[in-house]
Amino acid sequence: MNQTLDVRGLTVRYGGVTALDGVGLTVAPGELVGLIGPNGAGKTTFIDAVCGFTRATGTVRLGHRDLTGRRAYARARAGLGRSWQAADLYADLTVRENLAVGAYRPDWRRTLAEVLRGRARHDERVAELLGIEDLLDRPADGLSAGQSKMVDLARALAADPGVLLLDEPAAGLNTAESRLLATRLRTVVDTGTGVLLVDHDMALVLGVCDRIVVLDFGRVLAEGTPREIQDDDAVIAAYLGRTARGDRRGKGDRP
Ligand SMILES: Nc1ncnc2c1ncn2[C@@H]1O[C@H](COP(=O)(O)OP(=O)(O)OP(=O)(O)O)[C@@H](O)[C@H]1O
Repeated sequence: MNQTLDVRGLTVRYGGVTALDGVGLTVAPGELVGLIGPNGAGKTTFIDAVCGFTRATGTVRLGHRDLTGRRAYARARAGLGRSWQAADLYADLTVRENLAVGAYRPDWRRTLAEVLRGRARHDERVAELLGIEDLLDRPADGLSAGQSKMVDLARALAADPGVLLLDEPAAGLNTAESRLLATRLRTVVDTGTGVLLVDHDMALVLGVCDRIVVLDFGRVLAEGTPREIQDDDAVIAAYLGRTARGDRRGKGDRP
């Protein structure tokens, strides 16, 4: 079921480093929100903290449920879906089996309900949505980078998340693969699933997102439509640079 993600005052400290300092954002059903910023700005830390992989203060709500303080597995079961920077598929399994693993829940009531609802059919619908139905019976080993990323996205969607947080899904993709990813992401969002997209591919983020939040040194530097963000002087100085429009990567990416 699609739900609104509502994060407030998220703060993460690693020893003396404040990786996130009171960051808040929302992702509504059917909304594609970009989260961008220079290397080390806190983007992955934000996803880790929201999903319960990093200790944090602040509040995380999904729909009517308060997930603050809950363990990572409980947040995932509540509907927080995520992908990781490296698309680590199960190489020995087929694409279909990878989706089944993504959807697995160690809860017999839910498993029974899913069987009755037609779990396999659901996975096929997800595969069709992302245009990978022809890959379902192929082993994950041997897929191209672009195909692997799409399967990784499908695996996260197979769990029927209330909202999806994607960490650099375009990393390693060429321009054509990145464009295809943009189209597929739009299709996913149009089904009503809210998506938070972290990526350094500015052509992708500026081209596909409804709204963008910019982080710098663990704080929200700016928030707005892609047009507003491209024209924001503070964002240009910290990240985009003067000639950023259409560039593949943000100028503030530290080498
Ligand atoms: N496990 C950790 N222990 C200590 N410091 C960490 C840890 N993880 C991240 N940091 C620090 O927290 C800050 C934010 O890092 P984070 O990886 O979230 O940034 P990012 O915006 O995702 O960067 P990138 O674009 O390079 O992926 C950085 O200063 C980083 O060095």
